[in-house]
Amino acid sequence: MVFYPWSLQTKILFLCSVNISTIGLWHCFFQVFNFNLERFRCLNSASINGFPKAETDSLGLREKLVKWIRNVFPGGNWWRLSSEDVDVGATAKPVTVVRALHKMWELIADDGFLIFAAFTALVVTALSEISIPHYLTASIFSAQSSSIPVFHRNVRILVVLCIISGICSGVRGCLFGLANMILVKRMREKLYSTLLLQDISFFDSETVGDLTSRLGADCQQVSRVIGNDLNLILRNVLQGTGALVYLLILSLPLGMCTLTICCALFTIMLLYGQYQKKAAKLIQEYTACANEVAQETFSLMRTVRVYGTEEQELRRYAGWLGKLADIALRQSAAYGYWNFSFNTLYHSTQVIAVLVGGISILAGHITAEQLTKFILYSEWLIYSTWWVGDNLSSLMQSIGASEKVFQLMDLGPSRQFIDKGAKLEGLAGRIEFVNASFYYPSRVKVPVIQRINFVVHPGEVVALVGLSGSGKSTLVNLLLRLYEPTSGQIFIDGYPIKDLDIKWLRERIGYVGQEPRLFRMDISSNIRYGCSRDVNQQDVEWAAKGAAAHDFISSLPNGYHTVVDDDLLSGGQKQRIAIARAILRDPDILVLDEATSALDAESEHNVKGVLRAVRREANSKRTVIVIAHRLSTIQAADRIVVMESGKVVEMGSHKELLLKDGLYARLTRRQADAVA
Ligand SMILES: Nc1ncnc2c1ncn2[C@@H]1O[C@H](COP(=O)(O)OP(=O)(O)OP(=O)(O)O)[C@@H](O)[C@H]1O
Repeated sequence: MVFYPWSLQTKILFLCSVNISTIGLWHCFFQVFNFNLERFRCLNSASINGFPKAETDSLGLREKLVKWIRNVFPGGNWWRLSSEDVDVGATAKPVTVVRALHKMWELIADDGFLIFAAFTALVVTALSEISIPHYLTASIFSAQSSSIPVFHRNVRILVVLCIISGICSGVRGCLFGLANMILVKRMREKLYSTLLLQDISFFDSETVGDLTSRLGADCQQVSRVIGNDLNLILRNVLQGTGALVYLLILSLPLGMCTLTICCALFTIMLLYGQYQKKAAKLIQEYTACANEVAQETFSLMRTVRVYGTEEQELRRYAGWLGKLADIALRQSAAYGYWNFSFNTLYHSTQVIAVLVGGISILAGHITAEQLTKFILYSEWLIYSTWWVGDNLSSLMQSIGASEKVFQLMDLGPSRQFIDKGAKLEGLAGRIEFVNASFYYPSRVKVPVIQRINFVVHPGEVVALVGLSGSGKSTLVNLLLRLYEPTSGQIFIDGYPIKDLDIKWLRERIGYVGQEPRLFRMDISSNIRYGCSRDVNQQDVEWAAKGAAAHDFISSLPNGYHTVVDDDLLSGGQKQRIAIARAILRDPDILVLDEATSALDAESEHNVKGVLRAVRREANSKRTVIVIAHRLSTIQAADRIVVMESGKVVEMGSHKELLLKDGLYARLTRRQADAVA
C-alpha cells in the first residue's frame, strides 16, 4: 500500500476539527469553573464539593489545582448526585424503560390505531429522507457527466421524495402530538383516581405539594416519551441504520471506520443517559419539595404575615432552588462533555473519510461521486447517532421522572372500596365499641385508643369529653371508618362495621369536623355536597335555617349563589354551613366534633334546639355523638363518656358524674373558675 504524506488541506481539516471539538470542553469547563468560583465566594461553609475547607487551605496551589481538575473530570467527586435530603424511593421497584413503555402502552392501547398510523408515517418519512442524499448526489454527478435523461429522472424522484417526506413528517408530528395529549390526560386521570381511593393513612404520610407535583410536572415530563423521545429515536434509528447499510455497501473499510466511531459515541451516550436519569429523579424530588414549601407558605400566609417570617420562608424555598440549581449545573456540564465527545468524534469521521477516501480515489478504488455520497451518508449516520443519544438521554430523564408516578399508579385501592359489604334495610343507630384499640400507622409505638367498651343506643345523645389529645376525635375517626381498629371491633346495629357497605354506611352518617373547610363553589352547592337524596333549594334553605346560617347567607350580595372558599367566611359561618350540610343529609347517626366551638352562645343555643327538635320527630330519631370542650354545651346529653389517655375513665349523666367527683367534675369546676 502506498503511503501518502498528509497534505496541507488534510492538516488544516484535522486542526479545524480538533479546535471545534474543544469548544464543547471549554464551554463545560467554563461553567464548572464559574460554579465553583461562585461557591467559594458565596458559601463560607466548612466543606465545598467534597473538599473540607481546612484541608484545602493546607494544600499548595498546584495540589489544589490537580485535585480540582480530578474532581471536575467525569467520575470525580463533583459529579456525585447526593440524594440524602430527599426520599427517592430507593426501596421501591425501579422503573425500567421497557416497564415504563409497557405502562404507557396500557394507558394508550385504546387508541392503538393512532400510534400505528403515526409509526407508519414515521417509517415512510425516514425512508424517503434517507434516500434524498443518494438522488441528490446522483443528480449532480449526472448533470456533470451530461447524461440528461438520467438527470431528469433523478430530479423527478428527488421532488417526489421531498413531497412525501414533507407530508408524512407533518402527519407524524400531528399524530404523535395527539397521542401525547391522550397519554397525559389518561395518566393524570389514572393517577388522580388511584390517589382518591387510598387509605386516609396514606395522606398522613404524603404531602399535598408532593402529590400535586406528581400530577402536574411529572406527568407532563413523562408524556414527552411518546410525543418527542420515542418518535425521534425511532426516526433516527431507522435513518441511521439505512445510512450504515448504504455506507457498508459503498465501502467496507470506510463504513467500518464510521461504525467504530458511532459505537464509541453510543457508549458515551448510554453513560450520559444513565447520569441524566439519576439527575432527573433528583430534580423531580427537589421540585416537589420546593412546591411543598410554596404551597405550605401560601396556605398559611396569614400566619407568615403576622409573625413576619417572609424572609425565613424565602430562605426555605431558596434552599431547595439552590439544590435544583446544583443538579441542573451538573446536567449542563455533562451536556458539555457530551457535546465535546460528539464534536470530536463527528469531525474525526470527516477527517477519516477525507483521508481514507482521498487515498482510495488516488488508488482508483472509488470514484469522487462515491466519496461524496459516503461523506453525506456518514454525516447522516453520525447525526442520527447524536439525535438518538440526545433523545435517549431525554427518554432516560422522562423515565426517571416516571418512577414515582408509576409507583403511585400501581397502588391498589383501599380495601374499603374493594370489599362488597352488606346494605341493611334501615339503620336504627346502635353503636357498640368492643375492646377497640388503635394506634396510628405513623406512630405504631403510641397506643391512642385502648380497649374501649361502651354502647350508644338508638336515638341517644352521647357526649365525649376529656383533655386535649385523649383520643376523642380518633374514636370518631374509627366510627367513620377513616381508620380501622388495630384490635377489637365496632358494631353498628349488631353488624361488624367492616362487614357493612362503606358507601351505604357513609350516606347514613352526618359529620361536622373541628375545622370544617369549604369547597370553592357557591354556598348552596356546599350545603348539598355529598347529599345522596334529591333535594331542592327549599330543602337547602330549611337546613340552613336549622343551622342558624340562613340570615347571614341571605345578607350576602348573591345569597346562596355566593361563591366561597375557606378564607371568605368566619370560622363560625363555616361551621354553620357544615352543620347545614349534615342536617340536609338527614342522617341516622350524627357526629359533631367540636362542631359549635366557633359559634356564639345564641347561635349555639339555636343549633342545639334544632338538633334536639329533629331528634324528637318520631320518624327521624337519630343517634348523636358530640365532642365538645365547652362542657356547658353537653350537659343535656343523655350520657357523657369521659376519656383520658385513650381510655374511658367515667361514664354517666351530667349529674351522676358531678356526684362521682372524678375527672369530669374537676374539668367542670376548672371551666367554671375560668369563666368567673
Ligand atoms: N394522623 C395522625 N397521625 C398520628 N398521630 C395522630 C394523628 N392524629 C392524631 N394523632 C395523635 O393521637 C392522639 C389523640 O388525638 P385526638 O385528635 O384523637 O385527640 P382529641 O382528644 O380529639 O384532642 P382534641 O380535643 O385536642 O381534639 C394525639 O396524641 C395526637 O397527637
